[in-house]
Amino acid sequence: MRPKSFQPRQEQVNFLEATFRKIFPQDTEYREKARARLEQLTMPHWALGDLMDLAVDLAGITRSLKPPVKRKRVVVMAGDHGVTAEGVSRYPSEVTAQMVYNFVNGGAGINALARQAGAEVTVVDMGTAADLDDLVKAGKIIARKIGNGTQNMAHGPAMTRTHAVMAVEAGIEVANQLAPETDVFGTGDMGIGNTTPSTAIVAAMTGAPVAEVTGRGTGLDDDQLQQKIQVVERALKINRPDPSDGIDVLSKVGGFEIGGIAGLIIGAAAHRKPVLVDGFISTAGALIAYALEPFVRDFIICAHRSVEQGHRAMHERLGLRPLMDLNMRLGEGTGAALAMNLVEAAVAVLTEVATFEEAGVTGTPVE
Ligand SMILES: Cc1cc2ncn([C@H]3O[C@H](COP(=O)(O)O)[C@@H](O)[C@H]3O)c2cc1C
Ligand SMILES: O=C(O)c1cccnc1
Repeated sequence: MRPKSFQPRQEQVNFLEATFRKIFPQDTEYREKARARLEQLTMPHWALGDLMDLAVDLAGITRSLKPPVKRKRVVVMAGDHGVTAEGVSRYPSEVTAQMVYNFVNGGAGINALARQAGAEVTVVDMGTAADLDDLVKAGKIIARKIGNGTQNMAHGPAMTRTHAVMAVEAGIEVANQLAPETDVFGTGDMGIGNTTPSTAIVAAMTGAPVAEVTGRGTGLDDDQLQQKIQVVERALKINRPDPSDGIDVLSKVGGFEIGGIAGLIIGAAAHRKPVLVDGFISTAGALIAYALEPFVRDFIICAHRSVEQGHRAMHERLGLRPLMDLNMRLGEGTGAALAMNLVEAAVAVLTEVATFEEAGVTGTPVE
């Protein structure tokens, strides 16, 4: 007889695996069709550069030469972090929940940039330390709280393995719930202290020296930066995350919202929807998703390179080049929202620009 506790764990693993089985590579036929058209557009060859590569990706992702991109949504995953007890952020943990109220009231950076891009903002409580029941009851946020903030990873694992699976699973379920009304997903995060687990994740996944991938987050001074480096080093030494096991890394040195972001990316890929990955924290979530199922990479569009040290190492690990570099370091999904404009621009190029033949323009360069 299997012990009773074995059953739920088994079901959770099956849910993840069932989702992974729905993820296929980009469609090479649609990539080729899109490339063929873009090569014939009335302009010097590939003159719109990265925008054209983006259009090829969108065709391959959506299996369409008219990729649907009108309905855009940034999902902001919120969670708190026990490691803030080590003095790794310039702001107190209360700010996480206070910012959730700000998101709901439309007053945050992400609200402005999402409005500008014509995107919806959906906030998910993945594990804040606050009681947000009023917002849940009012239908303003999605409740997927795994715990009231993580444990302090400088002393032991941030969460149990089961909770790490639950966090990823919750992210997939949010994607499943929103997919029928969403063409393009964007990832966002809110969690005071979360650049610290994100740093531990990139160090664990790439083997990069911690000092090389640790940044100032919300604005640490030189001494606080040294302290943050030591905290990440201690967390890695104590927990010894296994880089080949995304759930192990997430449980030991991750966060609930980072697991939710990983799940959202996996869920988007399973629905063949493009997912714009925002800054440092979101890309940490992408590293977890990539470790769990490498083909998610085909559906990820890296929105921008953040100021945060170590973001470059994350993009290198994924083998993806971010669309923009605007010296941003906010998170919340702001870079993803901004890049939604570029996604629509890429589709406009693919669908609206005439070919040489259609426009009667000579397309052969002089010898
Ligand atoms: C008011 C405020 C709004 C924010 N919105 C995003 N973050 C960003 O800063 C936090 C990560 O930086 P650290 O690891 O240094 O705490 C995250 O919440 C991230 O989303 C904010 C931070 C603050 C203070
Ligand atoms: O790149 C980010 O997303 C980021 C960087 C610093 C602080 N908060 C978020």
